[in-house]
Amino acid sequence: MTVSLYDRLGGYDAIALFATQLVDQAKADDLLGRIWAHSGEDRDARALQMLINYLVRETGGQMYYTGRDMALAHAGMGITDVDWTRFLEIVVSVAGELGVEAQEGGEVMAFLDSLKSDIVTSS
Ligand code: HEM
Repeated sequence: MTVSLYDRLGGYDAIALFATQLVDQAKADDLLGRIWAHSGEDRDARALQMLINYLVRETGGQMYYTGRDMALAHAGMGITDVDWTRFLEIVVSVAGELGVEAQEGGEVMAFLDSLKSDIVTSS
């Protein structure tokens, strides 16, 4: 039987920790921080939970995602190619800190890459 990426990453808690650290670092980043400059705590808390739920669902966990699709969720944010590269650097760094294995890390990166054209809308 094939073990889902969700299970191989360590399940809900591991994905929640990954998402929390990723968003914390992106918000604190000199380049990316501008995107969150004027959003409030509750908005950010909701968006983080949506990110966790989305990643759980997409990796094969038991979750009903109630958020928006990636194009709608990020429309108008002005996310550029340079932002995307920086965001993925943070993904790699957090995955490394959390001890994500090369196989699973590669699958996560391939999945994120498939979303790029929906999220990067500015040049
Ligand atoms: C592969 C990468 C990404 C994934 C999987 C992802 C996923 C998500 C999800 C699931 C949501 C919640 C949607 C909803 O509220 O209905 C969201 C919201 C958000 N994302 Fe992303 N995102 C990605 C990349 C980025 C990048 C690169 C940035 C900025 C540099 C970003 C900034 C935001 C912000 C600010 C929100 C909150 C929107 C709001 O408050 O309504 N995201 N993202």
